[in-house]
Amino acid sequence: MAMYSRTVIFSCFQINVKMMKILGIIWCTFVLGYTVAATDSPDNRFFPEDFSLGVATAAFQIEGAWNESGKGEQLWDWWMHTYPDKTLNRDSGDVACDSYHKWNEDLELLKVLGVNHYRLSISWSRILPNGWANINTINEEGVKYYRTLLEALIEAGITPYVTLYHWDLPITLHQFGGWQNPIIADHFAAYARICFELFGDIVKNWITLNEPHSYCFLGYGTGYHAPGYALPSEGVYKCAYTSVLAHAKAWHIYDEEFRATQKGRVSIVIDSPWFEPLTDTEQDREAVQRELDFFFGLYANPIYNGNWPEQVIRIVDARSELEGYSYSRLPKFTEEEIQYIKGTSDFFSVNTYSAYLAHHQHNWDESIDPDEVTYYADQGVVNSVDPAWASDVEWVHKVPAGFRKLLNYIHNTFGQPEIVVTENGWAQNVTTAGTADQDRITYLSEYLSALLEAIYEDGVNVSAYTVWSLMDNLEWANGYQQKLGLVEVDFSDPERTRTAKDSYFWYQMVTKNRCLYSDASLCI
Ligand SMILES: CCCCCCCCCCCCC/C=C/[C@@H](O)[C@@H](N)CO[C@@H]1O[C@H](CO)[C@H](O)[C@H](O)[C@H]1O
Repeated sequence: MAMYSRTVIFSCFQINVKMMKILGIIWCTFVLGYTVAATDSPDNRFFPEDFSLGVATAAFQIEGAWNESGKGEQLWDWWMHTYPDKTLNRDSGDVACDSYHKWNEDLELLKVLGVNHYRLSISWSRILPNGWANINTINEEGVKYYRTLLEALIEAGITPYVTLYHWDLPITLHQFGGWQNPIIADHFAAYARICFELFGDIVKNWITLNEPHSYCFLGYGTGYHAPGYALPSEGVYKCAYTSVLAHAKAWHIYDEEFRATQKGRVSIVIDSPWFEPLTDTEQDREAVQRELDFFFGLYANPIYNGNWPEQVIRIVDARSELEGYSYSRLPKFTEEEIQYIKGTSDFFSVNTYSAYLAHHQHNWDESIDPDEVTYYADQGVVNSVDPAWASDVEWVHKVPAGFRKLLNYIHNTFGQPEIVVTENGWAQNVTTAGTADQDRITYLSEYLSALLEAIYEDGVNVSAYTVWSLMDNLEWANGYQQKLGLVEVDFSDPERTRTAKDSYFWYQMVTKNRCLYSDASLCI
């Protein structure tokens, strides 16, 4: 039955969406009975009535059309064209899922999936081809593309969550030093204002930046991502400083110029795994807190509590002095900036996929190794994973209990905010991926169970959950070699044919039943 449903799915899209829904229901009845039995006792409670279930994508990862319709070049276009060997299989985003041309097919997928919201991003250089808001004209074709898509989503009853920056910095701004240069914060704020003006009448949920930890650490710390800068001693901190400031400026613009009329809200996506102590010792428990502060707190603390986490300041200042620096490697916010940044988020957006074990690094607090002047060495933590945690790619391990702990940590550390899970999902290696993706169903089911426990047992205010991703797409430096979609995309096919996976039908059942059981009468 599952095979039959999948084979016919895309011709059905063109003809009869209702028929698709019926096929999905048949699939759920005959296949999910088995599926649910195969997962580990999912929570049988209904999601709260106004809880929102969605899926996410990002512009560069799906759109393609990299130089069409007036779009300017951005950082990742340049990176993949200039250093093709830095990406697995020398893949690029030139075509990706071709969603720039096939957006209406994606919309049908969303409608049939039955999601409440869709998280997408706007490509900065599609709106402002040269990045600069003050000397550049707006690219009307780019505006039309997003306007059409956003209006169609609203028309379909799907709430858009719009990210303004998902790592695709206009190349002109990269040439100014990118996120190393605090002036980028002003450029971002100007771009954000334009987007609020252009789309704020229909977009009510804005995300300023996606995962500053990822693009700061990978782009300016290790150099594994664009722009490839290995500046581990200061690059991450400078990038974090500019990013937090950029977010705050955009939030204030919205707050002062748009909130009263548009009545929307603005947040920033912060990503973090959960960390478990390797051993039950005080040293390893402290290592966990240090890693959370350096990973998560670096971005969340200035926005929710004011300033960098206290121990980040203390450690980096002290180590910089011992290392012979005449200044601290950690840029400082002025008192005025601390007050300006604090409180600039209307809800807490978090991306999380995995957990790691944390172990105190031997001698970290007693010795300084001049060859190890890095953001990582500042933390003094050695990470590992529990071999019992299921995994198909090195960075994702199935640890649903860690997800529940992370939600509780946010609740307790950042003032019990409303939490929107803006990304969560299961990554498969291309060699093991396919449309029969029971592993993904198991992962999602267990993570959603953990989320329900956080809501009902722990009293955490989680209002939405978002699967990454609607469909397989360009996974940054991993090219098309890692698959996270509910829908498979054939990247060897010029048509980029989309085929629903088993997980797509499973999630369709969840959005319909609003619980994790195919037989909703079992839910309470
Ligand atoms: C064997 C020992 C292993 C030890 C490893 C230790 C590493 C510890 C440090 C943790 C690093 C975690 C990195 C995770 C980052 C993710 O939050 C991030 N990559 C997710 O980004 C989103 O990913 C999506 C799927 O890949 C998608 O690409 C999206 O655009 C991103 O926002």
